[in-house]
Amino acid sequence: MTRTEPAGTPLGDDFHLYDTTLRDGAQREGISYSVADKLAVARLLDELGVGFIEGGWPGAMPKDTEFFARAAAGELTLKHAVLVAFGSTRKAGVKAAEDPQVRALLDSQAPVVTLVAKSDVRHIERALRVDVDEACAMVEDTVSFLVGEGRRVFLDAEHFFDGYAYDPDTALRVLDAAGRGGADVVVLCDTNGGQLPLGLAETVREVADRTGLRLGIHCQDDTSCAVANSIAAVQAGATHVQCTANGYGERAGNADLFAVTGNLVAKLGMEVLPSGGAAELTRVSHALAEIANIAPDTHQAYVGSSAFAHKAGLHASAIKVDPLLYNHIDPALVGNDMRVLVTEMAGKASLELKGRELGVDLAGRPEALTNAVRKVKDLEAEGWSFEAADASLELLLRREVAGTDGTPLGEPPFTLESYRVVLDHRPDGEVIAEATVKVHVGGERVIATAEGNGPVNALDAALRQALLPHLSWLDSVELSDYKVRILVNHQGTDAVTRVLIESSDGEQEWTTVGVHENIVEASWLALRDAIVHKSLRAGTLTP
Ligand SMILES: CC(=O)SCCNC(=O)CCNC(=O)[C@H](O)C(C)(C)COP(=O)(O)OP(=O)(O)OC[C@H]1O[C@@H](n2cnc3c(N)ncnc32)[C@H](O)[C@@H]1OP(=O)(O)O
Ligand SMILES: CC(=O)C(=O)O
Repeated sequence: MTRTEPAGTPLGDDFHLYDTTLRDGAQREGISYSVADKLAVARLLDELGVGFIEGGWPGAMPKDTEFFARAAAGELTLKHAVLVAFGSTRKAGVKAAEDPQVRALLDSQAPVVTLVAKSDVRHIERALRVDVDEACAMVEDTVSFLVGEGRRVFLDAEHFFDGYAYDPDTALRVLDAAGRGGADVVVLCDTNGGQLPLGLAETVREVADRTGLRLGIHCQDDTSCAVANSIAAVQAGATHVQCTANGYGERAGNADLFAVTGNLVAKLGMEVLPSGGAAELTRVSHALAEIANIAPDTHQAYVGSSAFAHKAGLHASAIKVDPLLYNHIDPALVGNDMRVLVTEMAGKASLELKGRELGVDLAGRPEALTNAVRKVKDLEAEGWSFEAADASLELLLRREVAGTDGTPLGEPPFTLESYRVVLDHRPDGEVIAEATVKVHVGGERVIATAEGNGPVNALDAALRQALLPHLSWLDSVELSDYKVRILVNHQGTDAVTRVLIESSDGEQEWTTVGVHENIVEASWLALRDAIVHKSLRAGTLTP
């Protein structure tokens, strides 16, 4: 840990953006960070510019103890954030200085300690099995001991809102004990996540008036209100907000750091990140999802890839005039991008905007636009889907432009005469597919045969064999993903198959679609578009 500010002081101490991804986030079912993961998460959060990083509970589990040891040994150099160790107050009837859990917090060498304490009388009496006097003494003793050892201490008042509603005096006594012990912030926790914003804000205001203590907020997401509750608490006077990356956390999760930060920055105008930090929100969110090994939520507010994706034609028509008419902020503010999706819901404006994105100029070409809209709607009704197949859509748009105003699209560098695929179930049980293609390329008729582990693989191999001597760039192209969806009884017809093929040449990726009753033909259509699209990029379409 190397920082220039005094221990325990983040850049700008009047508001705390406090991250608990490595502690509460790790309590999410399915997450298991290694120590190396934890160090990587902390580095990313620090790059983003959060004020505090709660690294875990030293002494409770070996990985967390090792994380703090390695951080202290120099493996974690924090530019913005202060590292926090989390743990509970001393046990009943034990001196704080002699409680091994408390000693582990000191040993972690973290400059800040967040202590969890029960503030609901029912928990104090039934779970801790002590009276309120002893519960308060556990808090005050532990806080004052750690403060005496030079630590900055925050107190997480567990179950505060439920406890305050049931027995406000006890809940407030616990906070006062923390204040007397020297805690800098008392954090009101909605541990069961059952609060709603108006009531929660009212309580925060009341507690601020009654205690005069600096308040923080920690919200679980069991009512899907954790972000709203956190923002309401800040508006009611909390100056310390605890969140986790992408809302990871116990049960339904916690307040999402990225949505909370987006709201604080974009809606409340609060500079809670260093300059340029907000524009890193999307990148950091996705990088942290990668480390957690959880697919990013495409619909996540602010940072999801669909957060600024517009499908409805009416939206696109207004966006064409001014993107802010249908976006609540400029997506660039949080490092995200706006996208227009083209589907059966598209109108002319959607296609014109999408064309702009794909480099196909449809402005001033009303006939091409009208035809393209009709074609997209007709094809989507047959089961095609262009939403995720930009490369096929680009070819469709280019063909329409070529068809209506004579702008040459160019012909693909090959034409198919025929293909044949057979499956061979061999005596040893192995199933081999064999494909033969007959194509015309470079002025020649070429026949090629190849085997594969399935019909599409064999077809792809045979096609490559036929085309490679003429189209050397094909060598770099590989089929990186293949998705099949059977659309049963689509529009009252028999089942049709939709195939999406993602291709890559090491530099770019593009996706194409094919639809047919027959899976091999659907695959062929997507495969053909993939190669034609690459031909377009490689400049090998013949005029
Ligand atoms: C709301 C939250 O999410 S807080 C964070 C919770 N996180 C975790 O629990 C993850 C890490 N936890 C652990 O590794 C273990 O539970 C440990 C090491 C902390 C404790 O393990 P054990 O000693 O085996 O106790 P166990 O987990 O069974 O029970 C917790 C004990 O702490 C006591 N306790 C609970 N909260 C507090 C508190 N705020 N202050 C003091 N003691 C507490 C309980 O009364 C219970 O005591 P008991 O053993 O005398 O009955
Ligand atoms: C401290 C904590 O994680 C909670 O009360 O939910």
